Amino acid sequence: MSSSPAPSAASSDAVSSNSAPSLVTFDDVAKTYEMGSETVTALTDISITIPQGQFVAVVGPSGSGKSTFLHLLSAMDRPSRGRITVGDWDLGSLDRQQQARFRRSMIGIIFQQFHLVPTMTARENVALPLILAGVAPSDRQGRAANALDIVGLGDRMDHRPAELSGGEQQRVAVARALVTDPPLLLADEPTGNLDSETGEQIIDLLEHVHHEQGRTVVVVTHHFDEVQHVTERVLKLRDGRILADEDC
Ligand SMILES: Nc1ncnc2c1ncn2[C@@H]1O[C@H](COP(=O)(O)OP(=O)(O)OP(=O)(O)O)[C@@H](O)[C@H]1O
Repeated sequence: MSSSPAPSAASSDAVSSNSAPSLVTFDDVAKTYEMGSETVTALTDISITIPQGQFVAVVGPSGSGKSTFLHLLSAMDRPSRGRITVGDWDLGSLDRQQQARFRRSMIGIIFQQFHLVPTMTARENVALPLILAGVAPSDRQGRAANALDIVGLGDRMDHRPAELSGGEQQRVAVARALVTDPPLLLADEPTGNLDSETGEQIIDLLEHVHHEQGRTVVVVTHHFDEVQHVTERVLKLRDGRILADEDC
C-alpha cells in the first residue's frame, strides 16, 4: 500500500487534537452586499467546524471580513449562501424572534466599547440578560453576584460604570456575557479600548473562563500577538477568505 503524503503539522493537529463534538459549523458560507449595481463580497468559501470547548482567534487586516464573520455567527445577519449551525440552531432559517432567542440562550458577546448602562450598577448591568431570559427576580441577584465574583469584581458590585476603570468595565461586560451560561462566548476586539497591560488581563480572563468552564470562545482581533499565548487555533482571514486555519 502506498503511503499518502503526511499532512502538514497544522492540519494533522487540527484533526487529531480535538475530538469534542462540534458546536459551530460553517458550510460553504458566503456573505455579499448589493451596493447599487455592484456586489461586495464580504466573506466567501468559508467552511469550518469549531468543536465544543475550543479557544479560537479570528485575525486579519481591516476589511478582511472579521466583523461579518461575527455578525453571521451571532445571527445578527444571515449568510447569502451556505449553512451555519450552532448546536441545533440553523442560523439562516431563523426569523427575528428566533434570532433573539438564539442570542439569549446560546451566546454571550463582549464588545470593544463595553456597552454598559451608565445609570445601573455593575450587578444590575450583569443581571440584565437574566431579565430578558425570564429568570425569576429571586435568582437574578445571586447569579449576577456569582458572575461578578468569577471576573474578580465581587467587591465592586454596587459601582456604576463611571466609578470603574476601563478594565473593570470590560470585566463587568464579561460577567454579563457569562451570566446566562451560554455555550459560546464571542469577543469583538475586546482589548481595543484598553492599554496593553489591561488588555492582557482581559485576554487572560477569557482564557480562565475557557479553561475553568470549558467554554467555547471566539475572539476577533487585529492583534494576534495579544492572544497568541492562549488561543488553540487561529483563523486568518484575507479578502473575505480563510487564508490559514492553524492550530497553535
Ligand atoms: N453592510 C455592508 N454593506 C456593504 N459592504 C459591507 C457591509 N459590511 C461590510 N462590508 C464590506 O465587507 C468587507 C468586510 O468587512 P468587515 O467589516 O467584515 O471587515 P473587518 O475585517 O471586520 O474590518 P475592520 O477590522 O476594519 O473592522 C469590507 O470590504 C466591507 O467594506
